[in-house]
Amino acid sequence: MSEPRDDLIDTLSVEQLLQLHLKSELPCLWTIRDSHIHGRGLFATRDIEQGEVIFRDETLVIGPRSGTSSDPVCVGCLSNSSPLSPCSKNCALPVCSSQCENSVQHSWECSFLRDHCTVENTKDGVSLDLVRTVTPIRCLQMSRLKRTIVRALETREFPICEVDVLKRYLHKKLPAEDDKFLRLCCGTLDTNAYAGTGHGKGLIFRGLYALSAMMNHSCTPNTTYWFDEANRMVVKAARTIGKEEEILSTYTSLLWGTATRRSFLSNTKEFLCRCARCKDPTEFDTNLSAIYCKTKPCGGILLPGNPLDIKSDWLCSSKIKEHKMGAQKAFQLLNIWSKVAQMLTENEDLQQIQMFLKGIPENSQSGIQIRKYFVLQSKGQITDMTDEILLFKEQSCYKLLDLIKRLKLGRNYLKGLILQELFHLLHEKSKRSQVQVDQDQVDSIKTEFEKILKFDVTPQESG
Ligand SMILES: C[S@@+](CC[C@H](N)C(=O)[O-])C[C@H]1O[C@@H](n2cnc3c(N)ncnc32)[C@H](O)[C@@H]1O
Repeated sequence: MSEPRDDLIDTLSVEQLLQLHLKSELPCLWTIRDSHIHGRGLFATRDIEQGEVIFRDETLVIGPRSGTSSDPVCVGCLSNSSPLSPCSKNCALPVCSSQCENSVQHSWECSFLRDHCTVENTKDGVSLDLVRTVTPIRCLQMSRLKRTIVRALETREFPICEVDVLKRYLHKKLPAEDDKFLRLCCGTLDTNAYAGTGHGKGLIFRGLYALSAMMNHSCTPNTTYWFDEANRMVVKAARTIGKEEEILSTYTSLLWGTATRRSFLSNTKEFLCRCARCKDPTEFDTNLSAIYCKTKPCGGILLPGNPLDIKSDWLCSSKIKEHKMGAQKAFQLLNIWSKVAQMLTENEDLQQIQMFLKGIPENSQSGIQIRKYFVLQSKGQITDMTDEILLFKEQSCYKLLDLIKRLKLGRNYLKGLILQELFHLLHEKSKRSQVQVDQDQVDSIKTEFEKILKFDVTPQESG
């Protein structure tokens, strides 16, 4: 379908622009309206069943992530699974093959950077600074329709703008109009982009998705999303969504405690969530943020007195007034635990992990962080795992599933991944111990994870 005339584009509403951009063959289940949460939001035009695909979103732009901490990816295929080398045309960006080097995706920015920048003293011929600027630079290639959509999205200025990073390398001034549009794109990406990983191919990217950018955030979202083979964002209903209900997404990890989620949102998106989960110190009785009260002989747990007030004291479940901790100290403790958990997962030393878990409350987020790692990312094949690790992994699956249920996350994508792992490990367990597993349970696990992980929409042929 060709784009409409420029003068027509200017007369369209945001909703019309998005429909034009998506060219979707799916029935339109959404509309854009004012939200009581913030600005505009996406609303259901009819009841949407749990598991139903609500929309499949096309990228406005896609490229490497902007963070300095992530490992570089190939700028062509956005994967880190093959060894990278600098582009032979000396643009100082990493690629994994000549195919990626000569891809349409990379060729434009390659000549842009060679034409505008001087890059010296790079590490191994690659400039990590310039990698960060690639996604915004790609916005300069946008069509009139895409530029109009970008201008219609919410944007804010963040302290670090990739244009300023780019400027350190420029020997040629950018036209004022490009400079202005690039700055707008940086703010729009920071406000709206989703970070993606995908397809078991080591893909790590940042994509700006036009319709998804209309979804406000909730820490118990009613949707879940994944990226299909063409990097389109598939958004499904995690729970039943009633007609007129707001369609909500999440911008954080759902298994973090409230303090961590809120500080992440405040630092990266510059807003503070006030959803029902954030308001409840126990987070629906999960006690994800809990710390043991060390006032002897108490044995209670400490939780934030008012989770919406970052400075409020943490109070003890014993209700003894003197048993409390200042917020700053509680945050420090959670941070230390999180770092220890990270270290322990890297070493995969089960004995040390078990000791650590004994010292923190049952569902504490650092323990959950370790369990999630063991379920989804632990090194090696399931068949090579010791019985102890297999058992720990199984227990962790049940713990995480229980948490997801209590947090009311519905048919969340993470739940699908955990069930899939549980299915494989029950199979392995039955092989090892020659113990008959409950076949009905295994079958129902399989049915459930296949339902969640299956894409009801077959990706369209491109072109
Ligand atoms: C992707 S946009 C969402 C759509 C936006 N409401 C609009 O009108 O275009 C993200 C921005 O919406 C706002 N926002 C989203 N969820 C929020 C929430 N739960 N509480 C407060 N602000 C929120 C924040 O300003 C955030 O930077």
